[in-house]
Amino acid sequence: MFGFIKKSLNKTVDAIKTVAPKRKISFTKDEIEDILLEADVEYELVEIILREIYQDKITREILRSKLLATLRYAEYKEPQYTPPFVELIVGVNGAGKTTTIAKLAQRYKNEGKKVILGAGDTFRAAAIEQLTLWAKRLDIPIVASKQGHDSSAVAYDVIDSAKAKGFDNVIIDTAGRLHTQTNLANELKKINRICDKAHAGAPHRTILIIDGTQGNSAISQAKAFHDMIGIDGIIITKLDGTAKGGSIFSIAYALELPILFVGTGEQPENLTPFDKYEFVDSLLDAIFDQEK
Ligand SMILES: Nc1nc2c(ncn2[C@@H]2O[C@H](COP(=O)(O)OP(=O)(O)OP(=O)(O)O)[C@@H](O)[C@H]2O)c(=O)[nH]1
Repeated sequence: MFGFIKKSLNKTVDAIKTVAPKRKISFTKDEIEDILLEADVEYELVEIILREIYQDKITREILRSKLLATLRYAEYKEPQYTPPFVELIVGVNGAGKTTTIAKLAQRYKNEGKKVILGAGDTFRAAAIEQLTLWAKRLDIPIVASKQGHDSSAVAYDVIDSAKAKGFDNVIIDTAGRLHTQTNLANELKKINRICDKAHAGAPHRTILIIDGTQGNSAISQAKAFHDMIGIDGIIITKLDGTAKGGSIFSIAYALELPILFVGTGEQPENLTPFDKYEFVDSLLDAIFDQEK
């Protein structure tokens, strides 16, 4: 597993190199400010980090503790639950929801779990088709209805079926967009209610998928989803395709939510658990020279 996060930060490291081409033992505050901004850490958070540093020369250890502190919410604790474990996947269209559902399903399957999918984005025919294709490819059952049908009915049916057949994991897709934001909020709330009705305590985890290439601009959108239904954790997709890896700090800090996984490629196996130490150390390795 080790090394996937580091590899997927290549573009972010390249961006850092444009302002800090040479690794050094220490940097001034101005230099660190440039580096963090270049990696797409949000300006306000950069100010907060620097405000709390009193030394003129910032060493790796100093910056490391500050960066890790911004990720203090990044750890996830699994709730108590009665199987099946039901997950609701939310996020705007194009964020990588479908691919990420496939990756999660593959991951659970590899762990020996029985997985079933629910095609809950009934707003778009393409969403149902794509998820169905992935289900076939991964040899995983799926509950799907026709476009325009009630998405909460899909949620109910897939949970009901999972309970009857002894499945371990249920992963439910949801719409990323409806005619209005209020419609979307109402639909997501309804799915939430129906999940609980089908299986008390469900959904056990609501995951927001964020397109990593959007960087900080995803924060306000993420807050809107959090306000709508309450998010338990985040998956950042396409980390390998972006120079904005530093936005993970601002996203985790602003939303006070755990980062569960990061997407590190297009294949089903390219989903890596977020390890905040590997993440921070990979960035620091690109900035700092070893102390002699
Ligand atoms: N490089 C890379 N590409 C990814 C990753 N995750 C998703 N993608 C690609 O991003 C594109 C969009 O992903 P989809 O899953 O189809 O998008 P979408 O989110 O399904 O759209 P919705 O279902 O509407 O949310 C696809 O080409 C995926 O292969 C990732 O971690 N790395």
